[in-house]
Amino acid sequence: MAETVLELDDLTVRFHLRRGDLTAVDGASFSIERGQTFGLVGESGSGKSVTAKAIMRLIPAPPGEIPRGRVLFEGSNILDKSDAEMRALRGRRIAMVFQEPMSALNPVFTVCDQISDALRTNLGLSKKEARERVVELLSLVGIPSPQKRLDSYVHEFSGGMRQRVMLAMALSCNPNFLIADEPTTALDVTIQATILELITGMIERLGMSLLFITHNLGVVAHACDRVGVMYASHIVELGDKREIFARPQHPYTVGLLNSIPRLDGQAKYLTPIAGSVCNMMDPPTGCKFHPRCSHAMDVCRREIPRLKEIAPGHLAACHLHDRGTA
Ligand SMILES: Nc1ncnc2c1ncn2[C@@H]1O[C@H](COP(=O)(O)OP(=O)(O)OP(=O)(O)O)[C@@H](O)[C@H]1O
Ligand code: NI
Repeated sequence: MAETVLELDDLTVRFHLRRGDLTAVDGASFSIERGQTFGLVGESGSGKSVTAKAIMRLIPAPPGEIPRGRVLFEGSNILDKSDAEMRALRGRRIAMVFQEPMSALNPVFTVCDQISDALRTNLGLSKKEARERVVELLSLVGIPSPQKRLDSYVHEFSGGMRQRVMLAMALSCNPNFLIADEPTTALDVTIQATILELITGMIERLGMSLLFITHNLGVVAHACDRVGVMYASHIVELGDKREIFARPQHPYTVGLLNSIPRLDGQAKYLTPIAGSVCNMMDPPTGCKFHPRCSHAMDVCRREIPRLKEIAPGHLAACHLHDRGTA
């Protein structure tokens, strides 16, 4: 039987702001098996990064609060752990590649210093051993002539190379779970593809699990086993990648699929989803997607649809399925 590495159960994250309360993640539940790549997809502001930060226990409180839910990592709830237990887990068991490499890399340290710092504290390596391990890691992530780049500063690297440095740092202490939060948005498409291939290749070789966060469903097409689609703080669809692509069940997923730019060079019209993401400070009643949905019914304005199983392992939160109208 597959072994569950991470299980989110009704995870809810709220921010108490001066302007009012904002629920960034509302009742998210999904799980990731060992060796699996899970793609979390959704437009900007849907709650993807907040989900990732909650897993890493990096939600600032205040203003953040986790009023409900559990984050089970290898069977124990991360939300119950002490700060010391979390420090031992972060980096060593779970690591994260952040959306913005420059926010996680320190400009005043050389690449070798940044990466060896973690190696020396977490794994107790000597300065010399750490340096050797950094060379290994840099070559693992495909940085050419790592010996020569070791004493460079981060600003001397291009965007794509910075991502590789981030990845080397994330992998330095052999975590078995990696979260990659849109490691690709700021980069051009070819670099995106290469980095993603690099990550997934490594995941497979090292037997790790991956939570990959992106707003491009097309990126997920190549890399992920399972996909979760997030819209305005809710997981609206969940299923195996093939199912999601072949038989999308939520109108939002259908919209995302229609707006994927084609990479095969064929001229195709892209159909962006009409309207824009709701204001999270004042979200619509009922299904958060109803103002943009061409199938919206009365019930969609009144009731929040629950995730329910439509086919084995394939879940969607849409009232069309309650009425047997889909
Ligand atoms: N520290 C914070 N304080 C207040 N609000 C926050 C904080 N972090 C996130 N939010 C809010 O939570 C919501 C979800 O944000 P999140 O960063 O998870 O979106 P996302 O899906 O990752 O989007 P993107 O694709 O742009 O990265 C947004 O409305 C955001 O403004
Ligand atoms: Ni984000």
